[in-house]
Amino acid sequence: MQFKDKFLDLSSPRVMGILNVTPDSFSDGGAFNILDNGLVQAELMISEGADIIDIGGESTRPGAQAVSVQQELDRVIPVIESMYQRFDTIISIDTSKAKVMTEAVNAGASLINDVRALQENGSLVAAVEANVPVCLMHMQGQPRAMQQSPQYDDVVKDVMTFLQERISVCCDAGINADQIIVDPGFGFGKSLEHNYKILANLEAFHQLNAPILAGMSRKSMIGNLLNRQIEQRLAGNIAVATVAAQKGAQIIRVHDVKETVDAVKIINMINACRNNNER
Ligand SMILES: Nc1nc2[nH]c(SCC(=O)O)nc2c(=O)[nH]1
Repeated sequence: MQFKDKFLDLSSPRVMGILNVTPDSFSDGGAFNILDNGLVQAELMISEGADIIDIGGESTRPGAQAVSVQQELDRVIPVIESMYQRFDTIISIDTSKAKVMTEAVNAGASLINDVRALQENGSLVAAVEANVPVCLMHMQGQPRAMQQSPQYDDVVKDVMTFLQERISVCCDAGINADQIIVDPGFGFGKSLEHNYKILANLEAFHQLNAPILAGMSRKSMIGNLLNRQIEQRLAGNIAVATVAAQKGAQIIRVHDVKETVDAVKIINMINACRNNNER
């Protein structure tokens, strides 16, 4: 897939490193420290094998408070500008706000990652004008209340239908189909069972004829099942990432880059051996 002047081969799973630049994401939370710490973290993830760095200035965890456009811009733009100058990596902007999309791409981002699938005011037009790949993710409700009582007739079918509709709307608006990535949105308005039903059937999403992005790292689908605190979820993170990669997810969005890159190398070896047998 072409990300401005960078081509990323999605024929095998790629690792996207998560860089949250929200005050609560770094213990010392000051503005300079966010930039400084952000660049240190980005450099580490790149050195560990991340092909994409996903930068988010608004926490979308369940119950999260909304953030103003200016607050989000103040957090993410300095980091994107510095990263663009220093690193040769694909920069993704995790936002739902049109202005943040536009400014982030102008500053050097080459992937728009929107957990609201370009439904917010002006975001679809902003994405069309930015002319970079977009990730469309499914969310039921909004972060503040999405986990209270998520309901589906059939979660796989319902999420698939939503993503197909968003793909059609985006293509009609002028986004090239080959610039669209889809994401079922683990943890965004889903119960524990909903999340694992989606993961168990992740290969079904290939019917959408778009690369699949899977983001499960450190989420409650791991913590609640294993009864593990956030910093104790590495085994679970790797288990779900491995399953997603084996089911053909092209981009795996994680905190633990080094460990996930190792797991993906094993999946690639298995797939290579399987393909050899089939020749
Ligand atoms: N595409 C995509 N973007 C995301 N941004 C977040 S923020 C919440 C967290 O990392 O816990 N999750 C996701 C995800 O699953 N997919």
